[in-house]
Amino acid sequence: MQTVRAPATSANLGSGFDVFGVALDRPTDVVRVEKADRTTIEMTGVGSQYIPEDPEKNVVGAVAEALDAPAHIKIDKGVRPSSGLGSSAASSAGAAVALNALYDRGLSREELVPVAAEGEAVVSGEAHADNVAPALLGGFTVARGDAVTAVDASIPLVACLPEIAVSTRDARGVVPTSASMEDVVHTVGSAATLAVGMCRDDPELVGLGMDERVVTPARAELITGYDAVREAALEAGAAGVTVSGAGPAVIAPCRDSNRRHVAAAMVDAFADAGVESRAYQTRVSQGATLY
Ligand SMILES: Nc1ncnc2c1ncn2[C@@H]1O[C@H](COP(=O)(O)OP(=O)(O)O)[C@@H](O)[C@H]1O
Ligand SMILES: N[C@@H](CCOP(=O)(O)O)C(=O)O
Repeated sequence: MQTVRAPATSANLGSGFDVFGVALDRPTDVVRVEKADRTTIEMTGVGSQYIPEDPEKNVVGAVAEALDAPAHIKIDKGVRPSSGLGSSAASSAGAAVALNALYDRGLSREELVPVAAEGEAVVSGEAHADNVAPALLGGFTVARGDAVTAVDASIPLVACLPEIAVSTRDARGVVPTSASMEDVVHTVGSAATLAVGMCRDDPELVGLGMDERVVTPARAELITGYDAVREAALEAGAAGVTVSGAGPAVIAPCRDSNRRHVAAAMVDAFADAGVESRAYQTRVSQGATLY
């Protein structure tokens, strides 16, 4: 048997749509695998009642198939599905690491990225790697085509998850198909600023570099109370605010000393908009870990 704790992740970070991602130290999924003649799946935990156990429909079924590693797979969900916190990626990455160890496949974390991305294709229709890369490698990751780059980082942030479900597939449907040159230049400037901020462990630069004018405003429309939550987080000392992944979670990097205050402000602003939410006081952290 092998057991892996796999982290939530936040993709895009505003300016890095489909490219940037970070691993978070909470929440996490726990994935346990045992060898079997055919793959079976057992789900428990947050939102598990909404996740199919059929290996054709659960992301870990595709991962087991890609590794030719049939197993009984038990997943205890800590990352709520359709959260914008890489719920499906946490399971995919956790299963990839666990099955690679169980069957002694000897693949590196980098080699497991396309394997875990097969799981993402099951739910979003595309094998995008911006969540599975940080879930496997930890820190801040840049997924560009087949190439993935990672740097360690330790930025404090708040991830506030409202009681709204936004499926990644639906949120991909609202992404504009074109952008002006002015917006492209702005996005490149933000993305570069954010990357420098990650390398320097500087939350102010990371927050500044999240600013983006094409995808984020379209996605924010799907999140009741987003503008008020953004304002409240900035007033409470956040260095920046953006939609986490495809939403509905909203993330805000900040100094350690401000994190509690920012978390309370975001939850209160969602409540004022009539939406219950939960704030995770978290930080950029390591990837999936074998027990
Ligand atoms: N092991 C799994 N963990 C989470 N979601 C899964 C899993 N397998 C299949 N799914 C499906 O994936 C969808 C959630 O994925 P996604 O929309 O990408 O959420 P998130 O934004 O949290 O990553 C749900 O429809 C869920 O039923
Ligand atoms: N780049 C993807 C990321 C989706 O992340 P998730 O956590 O919402 O699954 C997108 O923005 O569609």
